[in-house]
Amino acid sequence: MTLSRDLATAQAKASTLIEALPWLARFAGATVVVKYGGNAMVDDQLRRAFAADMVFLRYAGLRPVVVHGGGPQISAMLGRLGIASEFRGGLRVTSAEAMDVVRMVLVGQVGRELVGLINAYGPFAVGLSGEDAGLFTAERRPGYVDGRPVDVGLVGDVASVDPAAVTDLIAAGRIPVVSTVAPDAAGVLHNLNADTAAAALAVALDARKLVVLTDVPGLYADWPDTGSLVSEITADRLARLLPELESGMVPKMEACLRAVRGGVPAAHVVDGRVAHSTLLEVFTSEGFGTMVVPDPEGEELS
Ligand SMILES: Nc1ncnc2c1ncn2[C@@H]1O[C@H](COP(=O)(O)OP(=O)(O)O)[C@@H](O)[C@H]1O
Ligand SMILES: CC(=O)N[C@@H](CCC(=O)OP(=O)(O)O)C(=O)O
Repeated sequence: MTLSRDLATAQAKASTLIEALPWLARFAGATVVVKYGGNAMVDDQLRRAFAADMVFLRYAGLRPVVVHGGGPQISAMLGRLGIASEFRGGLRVTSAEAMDVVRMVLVGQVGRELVGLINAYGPFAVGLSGEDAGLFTAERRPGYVDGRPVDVGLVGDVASVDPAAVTDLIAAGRIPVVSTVAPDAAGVLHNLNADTAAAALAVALDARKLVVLTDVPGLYADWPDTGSLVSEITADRLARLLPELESGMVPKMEACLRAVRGGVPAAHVVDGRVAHSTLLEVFTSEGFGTMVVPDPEGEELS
């Protein structure tokens, strides 16, 4: 009795492993950019599971690149320091004083912690920011509220990407962990939305996938109606939906659109509150979260 139950358990484990086989074959050697949102980092267990997933991808022969956020962590630090902070059109209004805190929290705190969690498995992760080796240059961008541009201070869009520092690390078998602050052409540091930066990097790296981890199961066409979860959407349809979206979903879905229009075969928004969500997305056949794909005449679907 015990023996057959053990056997059944062993066979279930084997079939879980074997289910991953076609995906392992398909993604061997593929660069996957994973954007880890600050809202999906709230729990210690989840952060550890995320780090394990990145190392798993690496051992499975993929090339994971982490781009992390940290919005809630920045807000908490600004609050502790008594610096006012607000969002407009999904972007943080960033004064020079707030910019110091954004850099300190993203580069010095959130990035360092992720590097440490990944390196618990071996010497894989190396942290860098948009300032390192000209990875990103920024250009000032406005926020959009009700279709009208509003000043959000030292907030940047990605003006250019030089991915050499990242490709060097990948070639050395490392896992780059990217914090999204970057200088403009004059050297003035800007705050990049992490979704925006992840998309630009995915395009520059010719990545096979962009996976965006957040704190909802995916994109809701009619937020907050939970019956309106979108499992797959084409770039054109998403472009038409964008003006109706609000808050954090705007930069996130703009980023997915930018990635697929820039040649990335698929961009996924998945629930980072589910442990091992990246592995589930990459290695199983179940639809997980929202997948943005090119328009039908576009490139091959992932
Ligand atoms: N249409 C929508 N579908 C899903 N989430 C939405 C939508 N509109 C607004 N949201 C909000 O966007 C949030 C995710 O964005 P954000 O808070 O910036 O997350 P992250 O830190 O992961 O980047 C969700 O928690 C949800 O409250
Ligand atoms: C311009 C802008 O809004 N920058 C973001 C950067 C961090 C980020 O994007 O973090 P999440 O992915 O956790 O939202 C901010 O200051 O919060």
